[in-house]
Amino acid sequence: MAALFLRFCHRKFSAVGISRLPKDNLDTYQLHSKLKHGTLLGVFDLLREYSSGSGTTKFDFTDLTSPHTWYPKARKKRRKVILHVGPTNSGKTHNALKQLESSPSGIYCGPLRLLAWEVAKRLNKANVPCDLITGQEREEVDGAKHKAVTVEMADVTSDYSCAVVDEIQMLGCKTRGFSFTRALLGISADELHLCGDPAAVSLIEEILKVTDDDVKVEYYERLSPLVPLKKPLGSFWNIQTGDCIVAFSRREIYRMKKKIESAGKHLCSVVYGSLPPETRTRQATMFNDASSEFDVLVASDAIGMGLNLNISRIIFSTMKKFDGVEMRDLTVPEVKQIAGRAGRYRSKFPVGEVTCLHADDLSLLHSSLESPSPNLETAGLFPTFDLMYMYSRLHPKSGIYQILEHFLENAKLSPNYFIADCAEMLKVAAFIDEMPLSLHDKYLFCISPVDMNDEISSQGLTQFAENYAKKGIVRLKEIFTPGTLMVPKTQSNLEELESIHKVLDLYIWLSFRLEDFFPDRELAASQKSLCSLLIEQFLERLGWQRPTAKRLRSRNVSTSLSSKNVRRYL
Ligand SMILES: Nc1ncnc2c1ncn2[C@@H]1O[C@H](COP(=O)(O)OP(=O)(O)OP(=O)(O)O)[C@@H](O)[C@H]1O
Ligand SMILES: [Mg+2]
Repeated sequence: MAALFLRFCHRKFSAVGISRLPKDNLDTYQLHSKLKHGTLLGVFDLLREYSSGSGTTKFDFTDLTSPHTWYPKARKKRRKVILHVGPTNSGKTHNALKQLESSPSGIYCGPLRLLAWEVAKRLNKANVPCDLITGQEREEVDGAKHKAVTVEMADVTSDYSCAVVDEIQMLGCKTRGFSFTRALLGISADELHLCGDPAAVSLIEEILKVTDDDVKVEYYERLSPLVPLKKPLGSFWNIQTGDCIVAFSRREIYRMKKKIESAGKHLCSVVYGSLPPETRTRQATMFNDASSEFDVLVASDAIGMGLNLNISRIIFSTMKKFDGVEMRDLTVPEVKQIAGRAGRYRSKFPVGEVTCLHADDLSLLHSSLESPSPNLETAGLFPTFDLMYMYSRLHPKSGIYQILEHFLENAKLSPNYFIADCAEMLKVAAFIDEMPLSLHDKYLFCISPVDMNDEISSQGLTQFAENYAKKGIVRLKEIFTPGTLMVPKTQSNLEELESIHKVLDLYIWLSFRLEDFFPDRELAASQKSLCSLLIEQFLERLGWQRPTAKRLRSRNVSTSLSSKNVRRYL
């Protein structure tokens, strides 16, 4: 299937660090339209000012010591900031969402597409029309004054009466933290609700000292108990309905699924990062649905944030994970977040349990659950495109790689911040710098959701960028042949299909930002849906049972998967 991409780029990069790309950033989208409509007056005024005479030497674009001044709209308000902090399953998000629902307008910003979907669904069900906006989706609802978005899409140019930023402790994340900082400083809302771990409180208070916002902290207690067990699971024979076994590689996830299913008592849904998000949702829905026979979940830490699933017991198959560089012990926040998925309040299993597969791991599990998460000391920061653009006007010979490097090496920061890890961005920058593209276009490719460690994904990006640079228009059919997708037969077929899904996702992401030049969004979307249907067929075929009438019924309800559906796409 890799051959679907007709040309290959042979340039290889060694895996640098563990970082993934920062996903997407509305600033660039807005800047693009500002440039298009010639309204970027402030930038040109600044440029004129600083490139005439002594200004150039005085102004330092890499001075990032006052990021709160980047958001004039938010600075015009004295925002009422409410921090909802406490352990997992303590009702933090629920309470913030109640405020959002009852406000005349608002925005929810979450770290995962699944969470944004959950919130949009909840608000629409409560008759509060709510748009869903992620890097790859725009589902607009008539009359909506509310939006549920992934944090990278947080809108810092409109006014809201209420905003919620969920899992705010992620502002300490090396790669995505800067998007949380941007939402924290930049959203212009009368009320800003921040939900997360108490470890973020003192940093947020410190950061907000300069904004003149009114900050209040509300502490929460867990709503239903989470019991750390003294005994390990020991054998897969002891797996029960409602269990979720956690593993950190796709190979291990499928090994566990096979092992559990071959015992003949349970069928497993799977959730892990590189599965298409819609497949993850359907797998989770199937596990949550009491009438489905998929009563056990095998998952990676992709389930570890904010999600409400019907899990009775979390079982860590290991307490170590590979972080891109080395095998390391799980951190205290990771253990708590994952364990916190068991026993959700008002779920089918209101009392949760947590244990490990092996007895050796129990002591780390217990000590992690008893320890507070270490306080966060710094928040991620990344220069806005406007700053890079201004810098590039004064250094027209620099490519985007050099500009990024210059900012990374020379950025001046206040003690509350660190500069985001953009190793992945640099990999893309090195690929595309020689292409005849504008800085803005190069920047877009750099922040696009591409996984440069995945060969098919990086080939897809190269094809898109080359075709865009050479022809100005990128037709999907020129690089992708519809009608050739098949149900995977092997694990490596499955992996390829997951990668093809990522490439189609990337096309859709680009089509939202370069609409006239990536015109085949519909085709990409239908092929993407087909990929996830085929992946789901593969997952179901892995099951040990012949489909019974009951299973077929639940499958049709919860996954809409049928051979008729698949044929329609083919
Ligand atoms: N007052 C309430 N009434 C009804 N249901 C509630 C209430 N508070 C919380 N819940 C439900 O309890 C579950 C856990 O709440 P919530 O998701 O808000 O927890 P959280 O503290 O945000 O957890 P996490 O840290 O894992 O994100 C959700 O299903 C939520 O709908
Ligand atoms: Mg939450």
